Amino acid sequence: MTMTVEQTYSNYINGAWKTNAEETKASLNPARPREVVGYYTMSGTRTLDEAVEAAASAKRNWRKMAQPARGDILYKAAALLEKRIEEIAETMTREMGKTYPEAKGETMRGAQILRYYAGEGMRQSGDVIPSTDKDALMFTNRSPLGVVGVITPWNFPVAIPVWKMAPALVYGNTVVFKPAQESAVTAAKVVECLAEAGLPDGVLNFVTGSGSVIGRGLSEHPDVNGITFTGSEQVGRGIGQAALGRGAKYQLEMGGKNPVIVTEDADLDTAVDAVISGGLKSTGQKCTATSRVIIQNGVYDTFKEKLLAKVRDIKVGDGMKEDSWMGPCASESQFKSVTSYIEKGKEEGADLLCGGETIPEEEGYYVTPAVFDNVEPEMTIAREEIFGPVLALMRVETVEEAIETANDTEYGLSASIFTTNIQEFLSFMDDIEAGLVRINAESAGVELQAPFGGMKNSSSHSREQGEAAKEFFTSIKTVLVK
Ligand SMILES: NC(=O)C1=CN([C@@H]2O[C@H](COP(=O)(O)OP(=O)(O)OC[C@H]3O[C@@H](n4cnc5c(N)ncnc54)[C@H](OP(=O)(O)O)[C@@H]3O)[C@@H](O)[C@H]2O)C=CC1
Ligand SMILES: O=C(O)CCC(=O)C(=O)O
Repeated sequence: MTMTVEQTYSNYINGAWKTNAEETKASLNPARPREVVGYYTMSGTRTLDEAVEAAASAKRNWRKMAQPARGDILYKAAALLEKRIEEIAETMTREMGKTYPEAKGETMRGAQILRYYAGEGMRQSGDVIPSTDKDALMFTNRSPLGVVGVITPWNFPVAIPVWKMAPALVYGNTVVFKPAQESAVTAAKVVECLAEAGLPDGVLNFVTGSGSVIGRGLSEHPDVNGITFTGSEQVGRGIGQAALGRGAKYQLEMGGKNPVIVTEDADLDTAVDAVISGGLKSTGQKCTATSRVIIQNGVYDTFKEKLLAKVRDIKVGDGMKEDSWMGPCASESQFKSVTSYIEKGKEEGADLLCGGETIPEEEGYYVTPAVFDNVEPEMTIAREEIFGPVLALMRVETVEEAIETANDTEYGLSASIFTTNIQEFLSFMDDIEAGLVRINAESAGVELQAPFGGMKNSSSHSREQGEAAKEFFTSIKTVLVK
């Protein structure tokens, strides 16, 4: 039984769902590409202007509201999201393909993120700092940025928008949210929960449409004071430049080419399970997904055999089916991109040990998990973010060489090592160029209360989530009273 009713979503502006005067587009199920999940609006810049204007008009009153009162609204939104967990998770699975248990887990995580930031409403917002003047009191306080533009991808359609919007809102900003087209219907349901929780008119505005019109328009809009983005590096750079050019604050979370090192001191069974989970859950479509597996020579063949035995058993299918472990790629363009990387891997001389099989596109954008052997550092599949179920195995002699190979990338989001040797763990922690450093744990999966972000080209050197969110979504005022 499906709970997702095929509905048309318009934009949510100034506290109302607009009647649709603009063209709509169907959001399709990647498991059955002819099946429509719902419709969303292809908005134009006039609609965007209306949304930004609503957010700008609402920002003073929202900023003036007591922070705990803003937090209370987020608590209500968490309860509403949780109440609709099954329906929203099903929409997510049908819209972008991840399995239903993963979609449910993500929706639950959305509720937990909302509660975490709701709690922020009651936490301190500044510090008292000793002044050199004995008669003065000096302290910091925080102000919201104003209007924040939120531009999100399709791979975490609930968690990413929520981990950007919840802190933006609780710290007193108003929001214009532009979701990815591939997950616009799921995003609309998240907005419904926030709206129903009682946000005043104009505090949250939702505008769907293409990235090149609405996303770009948001990043260039003179009345948008901050932009937070997750997605591809190329788009992120453009957004960063547009924001910098007009003096707006920005934060970018972009790609990864995340390595996992397996040393001769590793527990191989644990490492195999972590590589499978980190590399192939969500069909490898996570910026933290394991992409390169760098293995010390002494355990290379044993690790490879153990990995292959389990990868060959993975059941690929419609994410709504109970026995599917991995769903399809999220869209036709992801499917085409992943399959072309697999072809490139073969052309450049890597050995495809298993997977990479497809079925006719009209029957679903399925690709079975692919494992490549003998991958060399200069090959395309060792360098570019694939964002699909593809693992590249690379052989090294020493742990030093493993760390050097792991760092041989323009990205630096997440990196893991599997070892029981404390010296290896210490060298890895010190020398690895990554924002998320994981020891005996998979590369993917982030905790909502911890800072998240990468080094090098993975991020704009900022962090989001946890305490770090406050740094982005507020400005510090240093106050001296005498
Ligand atoms: N770091 C991550 O978590 C993610 C990384 N990626 C990487 O990006 C690749 C392509 O995925 P894709 O979905 O196209 O990612 P994009 O970076 O194109 O999309 C992310 C968001 O940005 C919007 N956008 C697109 N163009 C612009 C623009 N010019 N200005 C402002 N916003 C814009 C998109 O809108 P629209 O709805 O039109 O797409 C979407 O909302 C993936 O294969 C993967 O490698 C993708 C998603 C997440
Ligand atoms: O690994 C995770 O849970 C989050 C990954 C992520 O943020 C992303 O893929 O965009």
